[in-house]
Amino acid sequence: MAAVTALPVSLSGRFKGSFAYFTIKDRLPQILTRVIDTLHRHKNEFFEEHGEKGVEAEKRAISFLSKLRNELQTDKPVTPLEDELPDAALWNQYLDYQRNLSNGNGEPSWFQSPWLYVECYMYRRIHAALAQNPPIDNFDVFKEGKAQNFFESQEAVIALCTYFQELLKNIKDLDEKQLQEELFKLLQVSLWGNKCDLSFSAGEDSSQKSSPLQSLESLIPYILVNDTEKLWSLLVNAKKRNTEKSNVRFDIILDNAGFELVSDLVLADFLLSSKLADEVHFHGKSIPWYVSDTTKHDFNWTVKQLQSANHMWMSRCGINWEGNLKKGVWVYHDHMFWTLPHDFSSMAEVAPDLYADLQKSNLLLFKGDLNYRKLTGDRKWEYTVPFHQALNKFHPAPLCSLRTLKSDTVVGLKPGQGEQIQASEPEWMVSGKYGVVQFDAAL
Ligand SMILES: O=P(O)(O)OC[C@@]1(O)O[C@H](CO)[C@@H](O)[C@@H]1O
Ligand SMILES: [Mn+2]
Repeated sequence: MAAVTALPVSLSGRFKGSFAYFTIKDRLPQILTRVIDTLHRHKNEFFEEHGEKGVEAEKRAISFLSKLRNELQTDKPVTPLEDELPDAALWNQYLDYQRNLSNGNGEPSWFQSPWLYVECYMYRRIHAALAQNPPIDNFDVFKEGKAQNFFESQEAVIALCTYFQELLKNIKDLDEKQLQEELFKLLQVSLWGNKCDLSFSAGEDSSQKSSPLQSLESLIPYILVNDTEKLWSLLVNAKKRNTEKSNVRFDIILDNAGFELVSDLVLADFLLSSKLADEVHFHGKSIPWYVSDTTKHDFNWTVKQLQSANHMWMSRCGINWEGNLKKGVWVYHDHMFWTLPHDFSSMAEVAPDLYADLQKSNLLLFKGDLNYRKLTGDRKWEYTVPFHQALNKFHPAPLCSLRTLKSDTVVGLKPGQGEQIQASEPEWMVSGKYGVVQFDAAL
């Protein structure tokens, strides 16, 4: 094998006092407890729908999850998956890979292994708890929370849809400068929309309450890396080069359902309506993931909710979006790779079909913190390491991360920038208060 430049160590619960440590110690067990409570609360519903079989399945799922919580809290070795779901073999190979990495230093375990691995593994086991237990195998334990987050953000959704429909009225008359300003605004709404995730708050309310457009100006200083100008140049050039035959394709690797998803859909609509792009491809999760991540069901549900809303501009948005999906100018995809523990530098090898599909895009937009962790390998990078280097050869197409900082890794900062904020705000990397719009031009 060719010499590999050494990568920094992975974030892990073995670093006592780190954010990873507190997440594994406190937040993950809390999330498991909530999942168990949710199943308890639905007992009657399972009985009504499936009779005794439903209740038996619920009991089995709960005991599986309690065992999981116990394994986590007592730092037990990570065990191979025993289900027969299509990705089980890949997970078990990954466990072998972790065993090799630990080089005789004990079995991979909750606090000793990379945080990214064990956290993803927990969500995969939650999925197994349900998927292995028909007739409740299609139950999404996070569905209620996602719906609640959506409803609690109602006012912000109305404000955004109203703003956007007004914008559409004269979008044809906007000059380049004005289009650019509008794109920047909607990118920022989508960036700050990433504050609304539910795994960060361990399922507590995290909806968008205030108008998403009003505070943008005052939030600009909190964007630590702001490559929006580069995005603009890329889109404008792609449009200029665009011939009848080659469509400009934009991909959004989605993160959370609720307000964040609506903000992503508005951005996608803007790209088509302004003719900056001809098609938008969305990538969601194929199983419930990190509490609030978007599945196909959440995606369709959200479009339907807007469509049937009792508000003219909200429903106008929903109707247009349904139309975009029908016409095929919006395409929803899911792929099991997004819910594997691998970081993106191994996508070309583990999921070559997905990598090849992403290569067809003019621009990939990665939403959220977990995607950032997977882009950069969830490692202890120096803050000033170039983003391109941290991507570690993951360059399917030009890409951009829109992410609020909710875990202690960030790259591409100016010398001294991180240290300066650290001095006055020790929580700056995990508070969700700061964000990045970070671009990489590929190859
Ligand atoms: O990807 P998202 O939704 O922006 O954030 C996911 C997240 O809340 O989950 C992890 C905490 O357990 C952190 O990496 C991150 O803060
Ligand atoms: Mn998420």
